[in-house]
Amino acid sequence: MSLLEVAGLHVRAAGGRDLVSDLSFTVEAGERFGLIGESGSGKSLTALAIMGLLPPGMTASGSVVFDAPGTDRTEVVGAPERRLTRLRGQVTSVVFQEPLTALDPLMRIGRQVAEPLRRRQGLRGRALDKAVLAALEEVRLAEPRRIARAYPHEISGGQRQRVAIAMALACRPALLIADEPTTALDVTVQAEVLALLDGLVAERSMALLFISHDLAVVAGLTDHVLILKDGAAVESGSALDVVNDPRHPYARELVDSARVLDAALDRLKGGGTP
Ligand SMILES: Nc1ncnc2c1ncn2[C@@H]1O[C@H](COP(=O)(O)OP(=O)(O)OP(=O)(O)O)[C@@H](O)[C@H]1O
Repeated sequence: MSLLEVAGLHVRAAGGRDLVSDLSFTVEAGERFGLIGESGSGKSLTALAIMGLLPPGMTASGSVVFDAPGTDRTEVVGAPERRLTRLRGQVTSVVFQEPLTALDPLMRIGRQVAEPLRRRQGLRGRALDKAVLAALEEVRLAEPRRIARAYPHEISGGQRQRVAIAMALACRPALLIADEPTTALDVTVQAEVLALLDGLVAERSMALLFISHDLAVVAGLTDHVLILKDGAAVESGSALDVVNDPRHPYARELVDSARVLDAALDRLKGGGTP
């Protein structure tokens, strides 16, 4: 059984329009899967449907099944909220584009990181304080004590995204969903956060569903990719095959524009690799 099996997923808007159409893919335990598409192609709605978090009025049909070791097999589509709450965090966690959406502006970082550890691992007191510092160290935040005492606006965007990653990892999910996790960050910080995610996923043998409009980033980080256009899959395969031999005209377009950009960046840097 796959860790995540999406089969014939449709997401419909309140008026009945299909925003995601007949999408099917699987993510195996420990696999890195990339979802690529331009703005509005349905990437975020797919991630939200997988978590059972679609906005009010939108409906999902088809099937989204999680089958993680040590938990019951769960069909997300149509599941009661109670069942989904258990799934989130334990089986799957999500990191969004803008870390501020995951953080409460009025609460110190330490208390926010403590929350999932308290709730899901039952930690209290000094054990909880230690776990908070360990979680911040794990995402390579220097000065974890200072960060724990800070409010979200007192740290940088890159640091906030590291905090959001620490919170998503707190319950050791079998699958991490990262939805454009670096798009809002400066280019150099982007590279650091990507390297961090790459390392954390490898260390924990966690599966990763990485969502981005940037083919080069996705191909560098994942084994298998799926290209979405207007809510439907146009191409899917190993990252290497899709980059080397794209079949669908839209996939070819994406690969060509990534190449042009890459060549331009190389020229700017005098041929050095990033
Ligand atoms: N709450 C909503 N109500 C109605 N339509 C929506 C809503 N959210 C998204 N959509 C529409 O659904 C389609 C897919 O949106 P989605 O956010 O999944 O795209 P995306 O690929 O993640 O794009 P981006 O990279 O810009 O976030 C778009 O046409 C969008 O306008």
